[in-house]
Amino acid sequence: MELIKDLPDRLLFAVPKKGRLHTSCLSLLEGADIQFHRKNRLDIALVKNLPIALVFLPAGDIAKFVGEGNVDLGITGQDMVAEADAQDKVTEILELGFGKCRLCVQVPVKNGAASVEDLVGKRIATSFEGIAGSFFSQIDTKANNGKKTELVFVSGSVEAACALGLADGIVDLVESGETMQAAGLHDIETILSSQAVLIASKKPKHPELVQTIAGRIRGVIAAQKYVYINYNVERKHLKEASTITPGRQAPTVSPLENPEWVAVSSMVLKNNVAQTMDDLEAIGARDILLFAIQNCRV
Ligand SMILES: Nc1ncnc2c1ncn2[C@@H]1O[C@H](COP(=O)(O)OP(=O)(O)OP(=O)(O)O)[C@@H](O)[C@H]1O
Ligand SMILES: O=P(O)(O)OC[C@H]1O[C@H](OP(=O)(O)OP(=O)(O)O)[C@H](O)[C@@H]1O
Ligand SMILES: [Mg+2]
Repeated sequence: MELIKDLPDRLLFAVPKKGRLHTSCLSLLEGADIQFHRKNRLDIALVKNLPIALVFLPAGDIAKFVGEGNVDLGITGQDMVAEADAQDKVTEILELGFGKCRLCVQVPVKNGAASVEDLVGKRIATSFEGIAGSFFSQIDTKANNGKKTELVFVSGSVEAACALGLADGIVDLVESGETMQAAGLHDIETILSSQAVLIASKKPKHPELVQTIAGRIRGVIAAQKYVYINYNVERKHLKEASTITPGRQAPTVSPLENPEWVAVSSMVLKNNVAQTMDDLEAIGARDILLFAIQNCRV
C-alpha cells in the first residue's frame, strides 16, 4: 500500500517480468545504476536512487502500456511493438542489441509448402495473430482465388502445431533455428527482424527523466560495443593510423619524448578489434593496449 501511494510522483518504467528479455534487462538496469529491491511476487519496485518505479509486465503487454501512456518508458521486442500495432504510438529511443530474432513463416521440411503462396487457404498456427493476419491477408489478396488462409491461435510451443495436425505452417520466432529444426520445420519467409528496444510514450509525464534514463542506457550499450585502444606509432605513419582507428570524433594524439613517435588513443568497435590490431601492427605500431570501457557517454 505504501508503495502504491508513492507511484504518482514517479516515472513508470515497464520491464519484461520473465522470459527471454528479462535477464539482459536486469543487467542493463544495473549498468545504468538504477537501484531497486523487488519484493517476492511483487510486480512493482521503487528505485532507490531516482524517482522511478519499475513495473514488471509480460513483454507482450509493454508496447500497449507505453503506447497508451500508462507508463513513460518500456523495454520490449520490436516484434511485440509491431504485434500491438503500436509503431506509431510509441517512440523507439534505442535498439538494445539483445533479443535478436526473426519472425518467420515455417513449414514441414517433408512435403511442406514451397512458398507462402502455396499456403493460401490453409491453416497457420501462431501467437502473432496481428502480424501473421495482415501478412496472409496480403498474400490472399494477391492470389485472388477466393481462398482465405486460416489463423489458429496458440500461445506457446508453436512449432508442435504441424506435427500435431493442427496447422500446415506456422509463424513464429527463430533465433538459432534449433527449435525449428528439432520440430522438422524450415523457414520459407522472414516477415520481420527484431531485437529488444527502449520505447517511450509520445507524451511522457516525466520527459526530463526519460532523457536521463535514455542517456544512461545509451552509455551502457555504447560501452558494450566499444573498447579503448592505446598504442605508439611513428609520426610518419600517423595518417594511416588515424584511418585504422578514426575514433568517434578523431583519435587523441599525444607527443612522446622521442619526437619521431606519438601515442594514439581511440575508441574502436569491439567486434572488429582483432583486425584493427593486425592492421596497426602492419604499419609498425607498438605497445598496443586494449581496455574495456565500463561505461561512457558518447
Ligand atoms: N529465441 C529467442 N531469441 C532471441 N529473442 C527472443 C527469442 N524468443 C523470443 N525472443 C524475444 O523476446 C520477446 C519475449 O519472448 P518470451 O519468449 O520471453 O515471451 P513469451 O513467449 O511471450 O512468453 P513465455 O515464452 O515466457 O511464455 C519476444 O517478443 C522476442 O522479441
Ligand atoms: O531458434 P531458437 O534459438 O530455437 O529460438 C526460437 C524459439 O524461442 C522462442 O520460444 P521460447 O523458448 O520462448 O518458448 P515458448 O514457445 O514457450 O515461447 C520462440 O518462440 C521459438 O520457439
Ligand atoms: Mg517465448
